[in-house]
Amino acid sequence: MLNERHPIPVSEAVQRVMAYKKTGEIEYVALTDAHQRVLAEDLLADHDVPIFDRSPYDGYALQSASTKQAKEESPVVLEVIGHIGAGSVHNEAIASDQAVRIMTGAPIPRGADAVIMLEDTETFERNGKNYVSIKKQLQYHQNISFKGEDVEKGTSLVKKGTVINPGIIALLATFGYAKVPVARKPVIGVIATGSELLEVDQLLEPGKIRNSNAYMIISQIERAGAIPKYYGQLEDDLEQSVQKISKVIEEVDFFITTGGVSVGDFDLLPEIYQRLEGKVLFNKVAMRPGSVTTVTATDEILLFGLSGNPSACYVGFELFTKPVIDAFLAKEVVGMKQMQATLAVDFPKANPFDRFVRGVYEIEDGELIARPAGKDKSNMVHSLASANCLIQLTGGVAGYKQGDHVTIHLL
Ligand SMILES: Nc1nc2c(c(=O)[nH]1)N[C@H]1C(S)=C(S)[C@@H](COP(=O)(O)OP(=O)(O)OC[C@H]3O[C@@H](n4cnc5c(N)ncnc54)[C@H](O)[C@@H]3O)O[C@H]1N2
Ligand code: MOO
Ligand SMILES: [Mg+2]
Repeated sequence: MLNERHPIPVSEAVQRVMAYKKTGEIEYVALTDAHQRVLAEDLLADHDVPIFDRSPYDGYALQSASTKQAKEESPVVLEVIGHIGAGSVHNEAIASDQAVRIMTGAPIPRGADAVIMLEDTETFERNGKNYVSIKKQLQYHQNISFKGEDVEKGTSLVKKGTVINPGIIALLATFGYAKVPVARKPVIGVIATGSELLEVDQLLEPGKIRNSNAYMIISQIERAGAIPKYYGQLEDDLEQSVQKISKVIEEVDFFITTGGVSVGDFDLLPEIYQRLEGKVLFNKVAMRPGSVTTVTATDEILLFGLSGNPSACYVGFELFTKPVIDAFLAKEVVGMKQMQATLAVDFPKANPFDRFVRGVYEIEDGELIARPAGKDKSNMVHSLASANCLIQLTGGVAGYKQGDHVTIHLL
């Protein structure tokens, strides 16, 4: 089915897709399931941390003034009136000639204003009483971990939209979040189209290839923090495809097909979109690979028609589907993270379209360097395996030289 196509800039295509973004609901998950989920409410400190003044060392809590005369040759001797580990409290106030043996994490007893480390003391017993001998002076408030010195009550700790990492898990536990409010993960349906496709467990036969796109996209969906729902493969058969796709799109938040979006006789997606009465947001983007990426909106759902060519499929997902997933999760950062890097090689050929080269970035001599991950044709799959970024070569520029600064999109 031949139809006329007008390429639009990548940024315009992203905007058209994002006009249909929607945000998912909040759900509550157990703290042990919250890692890598997106926090759906701001995390506020409802108490100080630490919640009491505590000892940062194993040693003795005492009044610093009582060590004023302490010297190497004439130690000060204090009576040890208690012994507490973390988790215990010494309730009696201590006087100027007294000390409490205290362990790291235990609350400072009333009356004490400093802690001396165990290594700086000697202990002895006389007439059934314990004493500590101190040879050095302590300052007022020396060696105390103060209430609220880590986190003050009322502090905003983590903004909603942040991906939960192990450090955030520690904060959530500190503030008693047995259940954590997170954004619901969108469910993304996936179908691979093409009569040439074999499933992964099938033997190769003439003219056929194994379906790699579906599995690649499923893992891209997972990497983006969403839930893939795989509906298998479809032959290039219009009626069968319309029937299947119109049914399964009701079960998911977004839908991805791979293949069949170009102008070949068996590229059926354009006709399928017509049959579904969808509004085609674009069917040509001024980019390589993935120029034929097509996105269509029906009344209910966005349909991502990604190219059949593996690298075009991969890039189409990262540029257009990932931002919609990020928005659904109400992430603070939407789309791939961008950085500036220095090109390690020349790209002498001018290109009318923006190119997104599968690349590898690394730091060399303190500089962020990007080079191609391998062969870069859009029908190739090998270089995807080692790519950790897409190197953007803006279209309309008369080639790039080694040392030029470019934008890279992190994968
Ligand atoms: N006359 C033109 N021909 C082509 C154009 C064009 O503008 N005019 N565009 C080219 C570009 S650019 C691309 S990209 C591809 C897009 O093709 P489709 O999206 O229609 O995809 P298919 O035709 O179904 O397949 C293309 C290619 O990819 C292989 N494939 C398909 N599905 C999978 C899969 N699940 N796993 C692995 N490989 C897959 C398929 O066998 C084909 O080799 O069109 C160009 N042609
Ligand atoms: O534009 Mo195609 O997507 O080069 O492979
Ligand atoms: Mg085709």
